[in-house]
Amino acid sequence: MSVTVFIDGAVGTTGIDIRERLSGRTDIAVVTLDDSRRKDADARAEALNDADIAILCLPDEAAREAAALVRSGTTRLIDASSAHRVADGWTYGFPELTEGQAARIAAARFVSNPGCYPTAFLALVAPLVRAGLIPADWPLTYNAVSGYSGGGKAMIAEFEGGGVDTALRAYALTLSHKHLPEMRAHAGLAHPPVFAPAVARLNRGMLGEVPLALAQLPGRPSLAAVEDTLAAAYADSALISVASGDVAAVTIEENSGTDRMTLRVCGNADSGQVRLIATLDNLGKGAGGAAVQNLNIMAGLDPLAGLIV
Ligand SMILES: NC(=O)C1=CN([C@@H]2O[C@H](COP(=O)(O)OP(=O)(O)OC[C@H]3O[C@@H](n4cnc5c(N)ncnc54)[C@H](OP(=O)(O)O)[C@@H]3O)[C@@H](O)[C@H]2O)C=CC1
Ligand SMILES: CC(=O)N[C@@H](CCC(=O)OP(=O)(O)O)C(=O)O
Repeated sequence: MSVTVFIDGAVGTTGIDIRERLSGRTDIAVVTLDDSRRKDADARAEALNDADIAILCLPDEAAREAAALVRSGTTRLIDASSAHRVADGWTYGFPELTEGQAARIAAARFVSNPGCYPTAFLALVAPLVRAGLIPADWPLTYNAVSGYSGGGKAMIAEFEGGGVDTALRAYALTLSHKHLPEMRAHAGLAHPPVFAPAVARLNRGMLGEVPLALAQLPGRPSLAAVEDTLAAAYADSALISVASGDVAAVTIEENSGTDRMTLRVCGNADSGQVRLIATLDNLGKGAGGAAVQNLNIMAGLDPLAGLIV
């Protein structure tokens, strides 16, 4: 018997991506609403309540609205928006983040998909905080560059419509980006990082980095200790890997078009300065790939079904 999955927001960037990923799967029956009904609250309520699992690919406000429309005691939700990432009653959909998280996702009714930027930050930082290498109150900086599809339909139209004459645009300059609460909470930090995002003139791809002065950290951990801690944290993961940091360069396109994320500890063992670097696709492990991974886990299917490993 197949699992009925309603995609709310199926013609947006993430919705289209997830629909394409699920097309052709015989274990999943996808439901979407046609153009005349896709924003109709009654039609959405019916589809939401009839579904085994609904994936919300909507702006935050519409995602909150969708969650409130669920009256059935059985419909389960995966929310791709940032509406519920630190909300009570919701499970954070990052199966590799801590031991037991995949089992918690499997048992959950309401799962919040991580943000694309937090996915890279948390993968790099959470295991180091957990291991005591970074104190919870350490002031961290997170620099990241995203492809413009990260801004959804509107930003794609902006960059592809000829109206943008720049290669790289720094933004979120008031330092109040909506991803700060989830980065702080799920990394186990006392304070959010100083987050410096930028959007580049490429469709999909992401490179996030956390610079760290190891020699100034309380236990003065070595570069090798940091790398070993990350490698141990993701030893069992098919999607997240730790590659050698002994490379001349890392590119933003490294994992574009895949659901992989690659972590590296680059730096200077003598000076104790490192750059923790993660690459992923903002629409892969950063959105649609992560949603399908969570869907597989919640439905008790092969966790990697349909993913680009
Ligand atoms: N793009 C990315 O890389 C990532 C996106 N996300 C999150 O996923 C969510 C979707 O993002 P994205 O796909 O990029 O955004 P888009 O703007 O591309 O798509 C959003 C879709 O939601 C539709 N919509 C808006 N309001 C309603 C409503 N009330 N009822 C039904 N449909 C509605 C829009 O309709 P219309 O077409 O008419 O505008 C649009 O099709 C967002 O919360 C985003 O933050 C998360 C991680 C990464
Ligand atoms: C380039 C760009 O604008 N990116 C978006 C984040 C995309 C994303 O991750 O969406 P969620 O907020 O649902 O996580 C931004 O910075 O707001």
